[in-house]
Amino acid sequence: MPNLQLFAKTGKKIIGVAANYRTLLKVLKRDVPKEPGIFIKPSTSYVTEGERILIPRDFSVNEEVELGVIIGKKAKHVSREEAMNFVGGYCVALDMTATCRMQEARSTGGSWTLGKGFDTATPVGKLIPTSDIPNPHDLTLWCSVNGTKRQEGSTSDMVFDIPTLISFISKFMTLEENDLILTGSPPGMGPVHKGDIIEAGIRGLTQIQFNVDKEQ
Ligand SMILES: O=C([O-])CC(=O)C(=O)O
Ligand SMILES: [Mg+2]
Repeated sequence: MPNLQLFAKTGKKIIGVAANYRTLLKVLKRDVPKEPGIFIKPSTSYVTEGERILIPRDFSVNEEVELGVIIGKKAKHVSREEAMNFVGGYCVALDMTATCRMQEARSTGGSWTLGKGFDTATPVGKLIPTSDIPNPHDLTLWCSVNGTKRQEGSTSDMVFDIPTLISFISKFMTLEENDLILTGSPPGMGPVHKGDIIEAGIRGLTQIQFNVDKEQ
């Protein structure tokens, strides 16, 4: 088994889940979806601690704090019951999102690819072993920008839990070792700007910090 600590350097896929928190759906005044909304971010969007988030010129970008699930071994047509055996670890992640592109994509039915997939759109922390998280559905995610709290939510608020996500995705796409599933964001996300410091974490477990810069 390759070193899962290097999940962000191995070029595997990143799968995002859209609007997976009941509290977020309430804020957005949207119905609970019937199946998970899945999108892909390229592995070139990874940044690890010590690297900065670089907002592309003319982009407006929001932060979204999320629980990342790192796949431990190849998964295809996995049932809900066996899905947790395919989890290799967890991480705290930011699903950086270019709201300018998303608004356009939503109104025209266009693609989310640039809005979710630009370089530095996936900052991640270190792998957390599964033994450190006996229950991933009872974690508090939080995020602050320049010391002001923006986001806080419990993973118990997810519409589709981790076994459901793994089972659903693996019906259509082979999940491979070191793939990352971003399980969705609690509400409170907002714009970030050059010079901002984003801190985020899983309460009592781990914390990350990223500086924001903007392309000249
Ligand atoms: O940004 C969005 O519209 C969807 C998303 O990734 C989330 O809810 O976490
Ligand atoms: Mg997200």
